Amino acid sequence: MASQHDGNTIFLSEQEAERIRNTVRNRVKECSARVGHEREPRDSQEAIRQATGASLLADMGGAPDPDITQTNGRGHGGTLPALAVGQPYPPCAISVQDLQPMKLADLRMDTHHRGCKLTVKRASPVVPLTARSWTMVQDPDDAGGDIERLEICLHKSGYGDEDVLESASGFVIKEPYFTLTDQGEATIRIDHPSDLVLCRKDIASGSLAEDMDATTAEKMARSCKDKGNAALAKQDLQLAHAHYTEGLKVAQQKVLLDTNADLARDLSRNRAHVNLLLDRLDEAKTDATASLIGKDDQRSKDLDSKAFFRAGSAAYSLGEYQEAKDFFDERLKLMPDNKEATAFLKRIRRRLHEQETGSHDLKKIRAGLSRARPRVDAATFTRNTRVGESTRRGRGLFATRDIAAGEIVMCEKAFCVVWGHESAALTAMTYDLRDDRIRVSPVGLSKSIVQKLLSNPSQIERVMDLHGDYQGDGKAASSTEDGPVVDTFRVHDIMSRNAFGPGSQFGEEGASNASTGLWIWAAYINHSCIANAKKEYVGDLMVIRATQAIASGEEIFHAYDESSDYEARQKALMTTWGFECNCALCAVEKGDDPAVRKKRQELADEADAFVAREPWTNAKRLTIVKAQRLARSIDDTYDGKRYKSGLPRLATRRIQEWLANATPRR
Ligand SMILES: C[S@@+](CC[C@H](N)C(=O)[O-])C[C@H]1O[C@@H](n2cnc3c(N)ncnc32)[C@H](O)[C@@H]1O
Repeated sequence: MASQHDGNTIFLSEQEAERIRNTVRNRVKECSARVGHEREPRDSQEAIRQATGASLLADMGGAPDPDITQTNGRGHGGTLPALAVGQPYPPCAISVQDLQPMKLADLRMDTHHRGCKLTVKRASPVVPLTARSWTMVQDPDDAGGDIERLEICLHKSGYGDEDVLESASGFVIKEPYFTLTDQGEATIRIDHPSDLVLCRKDIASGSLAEDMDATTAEKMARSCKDKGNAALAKQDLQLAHAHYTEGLKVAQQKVLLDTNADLARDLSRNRAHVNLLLDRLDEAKTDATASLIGKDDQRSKDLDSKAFFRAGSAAYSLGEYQEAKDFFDERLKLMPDNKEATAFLKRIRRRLHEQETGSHDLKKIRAGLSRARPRVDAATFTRNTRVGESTRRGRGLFATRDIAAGEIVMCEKAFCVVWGHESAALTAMTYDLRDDRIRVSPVGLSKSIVQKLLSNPSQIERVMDLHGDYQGDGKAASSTEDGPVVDTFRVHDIMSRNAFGPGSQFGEEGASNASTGLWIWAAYINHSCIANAKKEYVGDLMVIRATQAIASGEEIFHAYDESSDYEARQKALMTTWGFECNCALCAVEKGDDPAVRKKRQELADEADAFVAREPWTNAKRLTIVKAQRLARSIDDTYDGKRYKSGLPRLATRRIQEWLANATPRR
């Protein structure tokens, strides 16, 4: 992840880094020694007592969190969770009904119980920690008997901030993974949210008896609809969605479709509304279109116009502006005087124009942004570019026409962005077992991406197509009868190699709560230290502008890391992005005498301090002379024969910018 505020570095003492490494390595060692061993039963009363105590402490803000590690750094409070990554395993790709039931007693140590499902009920309060939550669970029919720990890592909350373990009284765990915590305690562990199916007590199962008559079915479906409406009135969106879904299962049975098909339409229309509020846009669109009646009477027209509004709004939020326009055109046909539909169509036309031409009114967009509204209402513009193969760099982005210096190459609204001031922001120190590296990782972004994909499966393929070290099963997207399946390890690796930082546009942030986002199209742009394009951000809109003329067919590059310090730059490119840059500038810089490179960096640091200290407006002549002298000294460290024209002298950049702006005092 490249960030715009590299000054806010987090430091981990060698001791603390070693402690993290040892904890993880010990766990791995212990796990491999116990693979397949029988599980040791727990004392249920003691287990519940322990969980209740820890939960109470957590409520008071004082639960000991074993993940937390001590860090130092500018603009940073001092603690972050430390998480191990790099032992990926795929999520379950089988529907609950096709898995074999098992009991807690059947669990084996450090084993993925493939092909099995475990149905459990919650037996204790939930202990919410920073990066994970845990609780005690029992077999549902075994009151007071066998008990085990269940924890969910990172993806511990679903929609909003509600804890997933808190939101249900029972769970079906698909292909349970029974392992050890870092502290050596046995636990069932959930890494992929799609492996956990929630059973809410307040939802009646909609399974229909074979011989159910239409009257009974209608009564059941109506009751679900009423309960859904009541939950919606109380803003319990998840519950409303669950009731409508149960109602739909009944209403879509042939016996009821033959006698009262309107009930299924009503339930779909209502669920479309809830889906819009839950940002489940795919289903909102499908539900809204499924609810269309298509008759000429006024009531049907009113209902259909509502459905077109819901389908159009979902399409708009998905960035499918042409489809949104089609839906709103239909709405306007049914309600020709509807002012809101006319206004929405105007807005859609503006997006279509932006998408076509890239002529965004950036000034106006910027003016509409605030801390409370940090996301732009703007279309993505990619017409000038295409994805192609880039020699030794995987895929890259190429110009499809000549682009002049200063012109916009592309504009993209973030697929997902987490701002530092939002509750979803979570930074962790991750220790990757694959390359033995500890990194500062914006894990809150991976979590948000996973959530967005689970809510909008139509987007899974686009994200999974991005470059990442771990490929999982290599499939683009999969789902079961229980819903979409998302491999969280794959998303984490994709995020690590493709996320960027839009900077602190909305107030203070440090490295521990840096804003981060994923821009899918821009993620195909490769790095070069001698880039031909530069990125800037307007809220979550990434704007890539040509810094020099780019000919049609040429590859587009921006600099992932702009440090003038050759060693620091190479280290960042290797640690964060996993490659060694061999652009023409790096090739020349690599050949520099290390003593000259060191001297140059010292001067560059001096120049940075000068720039930070001295305002260029109304600068004294003497100050300007000093800046010129500093620029010359840096310049002198570059051997003119080797640094031919065209090769940037990165260390002089900031002081040269200062000089270009400086106006002498009159
Ligand atoms: C944001 S992605 C860029 C698109 C990527 N090349 C692809 O095939 O999807 C970043 C990854 O591209 C590769 N990459 C980018 N710039 C590179 C360069 N200058 N040299 C080698 N690999 C590069 C690295 O693997 C890096 O982790």
